[in-house]
Amino acid sequence: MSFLPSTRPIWPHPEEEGVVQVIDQRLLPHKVQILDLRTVEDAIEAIRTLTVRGAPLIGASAAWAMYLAAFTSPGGRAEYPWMEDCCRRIKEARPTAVNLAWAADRLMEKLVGVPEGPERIVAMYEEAAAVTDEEARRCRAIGEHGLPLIQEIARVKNGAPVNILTHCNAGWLACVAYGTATAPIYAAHGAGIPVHVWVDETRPLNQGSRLTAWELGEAGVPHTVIADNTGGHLMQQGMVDMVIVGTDRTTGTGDVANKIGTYLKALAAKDNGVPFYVALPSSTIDWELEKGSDIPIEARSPDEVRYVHGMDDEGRLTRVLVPPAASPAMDYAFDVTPARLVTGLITEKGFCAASREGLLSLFHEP
Ligand SMILES: CSC[C@@H](O)[C@@H](O)C(=O)COP(=O)(O)O
Repeated sequence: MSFLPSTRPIWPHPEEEGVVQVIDQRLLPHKVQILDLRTVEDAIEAIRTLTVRGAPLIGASAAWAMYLAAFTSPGGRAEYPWMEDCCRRIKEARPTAVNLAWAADRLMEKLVGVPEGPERIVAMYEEAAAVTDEEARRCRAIGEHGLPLIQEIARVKNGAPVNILTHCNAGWLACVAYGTATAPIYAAHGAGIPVHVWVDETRPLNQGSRLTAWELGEAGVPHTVIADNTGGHLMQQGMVDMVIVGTDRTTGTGDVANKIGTYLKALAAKDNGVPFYVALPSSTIDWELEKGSDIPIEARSPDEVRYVHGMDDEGRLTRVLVPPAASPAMDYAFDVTPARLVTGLITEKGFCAASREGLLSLFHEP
């Protein structure tokens, strides 16, 4: 995977303590802009506005937000009441990706036994760096475990490209490094297997056409951007060999919440006998939930549906209103795909069935 960018979407400022830097994903692919986060509010705002997004990166951002909480705490003491309040506010930034609470709680637990003061700031820094590095390693392992699934199809196709459909952006921008859904794709491409990716544009915020297409293009992976409703037709025509998507929360029973529209792709895949895989790090598993219908689904501003953002011919970032100004709109950000529609889960520990038994064959329930 040597062709992948060494840049990560989040990192501590190399020269200034108490500053975390992120790539502003709202402006990609038209503009690469780096933002400095200095306070917990900065970090919460970055998560809320999708400046940083994607489940594993939301978790890493929550971890760095806890470091900023400690650094900016009164007297630099990182006392419990202050840290607890910051942790609660960070966890409220977005509801669906479980990584947010997982990471914030992990850093809160790290405070136990560390004396108030500078040592707590150091502890928060080290734990945030650990969360970030671990997600990168998990994604790399997901790539290794997903590679055989692509290799098997490539063998049958005898040199013809393997057509993989993906939805939203579950690439390195969303995951610190490699991505979840894209990790097996990068691994296959790196191994010389011909792959071609159908990239769902992923309305309303176009994480597919803006971010996944940009990532794949930078890595030299052949791809084609398609309108969200095209996948079913392509599957009927035999033009999709497999679907790989990410997930923001996976129940202990294997139901998966992912970007709105994922469920429809899973239904179309089932109807056409196309394997539908979900790639995830263990930080995305919510062992406490039995049913996907219990996953909180984020509702965002209707303006995200009403306006389309892009770059005009003069290179200016702009937005245009599409529906009649008076028409109401609704913006659910995620949907749930039941485990019965999922061919299997690709995790950092290996491949398994989308079920409690499957997950327990790889992981211990915490
Ligand atoms: C990166 S793993 C899967 C998901 O986080 C991804 O597919 C997704 O739905 C991201 O949604 P977003 O609203 O952009 O945070």
